[in-house]
Amino acid sequence: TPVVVEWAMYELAKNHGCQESLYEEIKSVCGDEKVTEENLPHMPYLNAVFHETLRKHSPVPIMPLKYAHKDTEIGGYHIHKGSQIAINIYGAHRDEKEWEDPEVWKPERFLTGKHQLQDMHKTLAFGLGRRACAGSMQAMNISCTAVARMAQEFKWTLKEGQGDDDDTVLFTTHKLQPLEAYITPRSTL
Ligand code: HEM
Repeated sequence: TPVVVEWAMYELAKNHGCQESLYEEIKSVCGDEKVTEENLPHMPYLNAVFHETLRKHSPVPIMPLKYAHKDTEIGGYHIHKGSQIAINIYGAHRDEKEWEDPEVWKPERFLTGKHQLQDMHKTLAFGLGRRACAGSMQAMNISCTAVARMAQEFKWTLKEGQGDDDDTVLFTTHKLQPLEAYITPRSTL
């Protein structure tokens, strides 16, 4: 969960247009009140920021291994009994056949009406089916509230030289270089 929050703040600090769209949504939904979980169902742009960050910076890049207990066929592929299968989430999320300009972080791609706000599986980030992430709702509530509060209080700008820094470390795609940004209280702008 902290991984997706850090990447979301990185992308918002890098993309000021998106950051302003989010800030406008926060203002129109919450006015002068602090964002709370109760506001989240009314914030489609924040939801799109969350899912687009999961797409481009999936915290779990490879699905935990699945074991075939019997011969089976999935999507035209024959899987022999005893095989272990690892799904490449990172690759699927950057597949040009599925996503226009996959390297570009663009929350608007989730605002086309094709996706339901409450759908937790707009991407493969939480897995699918019986073993899908049991904490996806909690992860979304915590991440979205944290991102919204940080965007509500401050305007974020990346520190010089941080602009093209997608490198990751460890299995859960932590940012290799921790996010460094200038934050300006919105109350002073
Ligand atoms: C953005 C944050 C998170 C991401 C991207 C994420 C992603 C995933 C993925 C990809 C799986 C494997 C799904 C599969 O094998 O098909 C998984 C499993 C799981 N996750 Fe998460 N997760 C997140 C946060 C959380 C949180 C906050 C909790 C607990 C509060 C949680 C609890 C679990 C559990 C219990 C499983 C195992 C489910 C099972 O095997 O039945 N996750 N998660």
